[in-house]
Order: sequence, then C-alpha cells, then structure tokens
Amino acid sequence: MYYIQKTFEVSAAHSLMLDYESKCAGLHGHNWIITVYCKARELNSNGMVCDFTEIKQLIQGKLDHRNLNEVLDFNPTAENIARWCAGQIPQCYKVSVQESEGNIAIYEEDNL
Ligand SMILES: Nc1nc2c(c(=O)[nH]1)N=C([C@H](O)[C@H](O)COP(=O)(O)OP(=O)(O)OP(=O)(O)O)CN2
Ligand SMILES: [Zn+2]
Repeated sequence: MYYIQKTFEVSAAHSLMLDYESKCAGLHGHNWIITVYCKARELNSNGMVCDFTEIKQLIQGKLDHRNLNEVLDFNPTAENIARWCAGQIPQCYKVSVQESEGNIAIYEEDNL
C-alpha cells in the first residue's frame, strides 16, 4: 500500500448554525490547516497515489477566501468540512482540519 499526505491552508469565513447561543454564530474567519491523507494499492500511470497539486486545487480552490456558508450546503463545522474534503478525492481515507491552535477535527473512513 502507498500512502501520501498533503497539508495546506484555507483562509475563509463562516458562521455556525447552532441550537445554543455562541459567538460562532456570527460571521468570522479562520486560517484552517487541512491535511488530506490518501492511499492506493497501485500507483497511477504517473507513479502517484494522486497529485499533491490536484488535492490542493480540489479543496483550496473551492474554499479559499470564500464565505463557506455560501459555497457549502451544510453547517460548516470543522467536522463537516473534514468529511466534505474526504469526499472530493477518491483515494482519501482521512482528513484533519485544524481550526485554531487547540481545535482540530478528524474525519476517517470506517472500514469495519
Ligand atoms: N466541535 C466543534 N466545536 C466548535 C467548532 C467546530 O467546528 N467543531 N467551531 C467553532 C467555531 O468555529 C469557533 O469559531 C471556534 O472559536 P475559537 O475561538 O477558535 O475556539 P474557542 O472558542 O475554543 O476559543 P479559544 O481560543 O480556544 O479560547 C466552535 N466550536
Ligand atoms: Zn469558526
């Protein structure tokens, strides 16, 4: 099995839809640090699991410098963003989304 991981930053705004009062319901921004983990049994014709550049384009290209509430059709929590990122790349099995220094969400496919 081959494994790769790609880390990049997304600077964007969001507001959260919550059923309790929170500062996070107001529009605000983060510099999310996103790490995408991919794997493949065989390399493609270019000798890659998938192209680092393409991974970044598929996610950062859609989210960077945007209002996430306008480009995503779900509540843009770090957990939901991580799951959405995983869905953009067929070889992806895990995504980590770091919202701030102490706040990290991880989505990982359950193969059980
Ligand atoms: N489980 C989650 N909890 C929270 C999420 C989330 O995505 N998943 N998101 C937020 C908000 O995005 C909020 O903006 C985070 O605010 P931040 O100031 O970064 O975090 P804290 O409130 O913990 O502040 P400290 O700086 O650590 O005091 C909130 N929760
Ligand atoms: Zn936030």
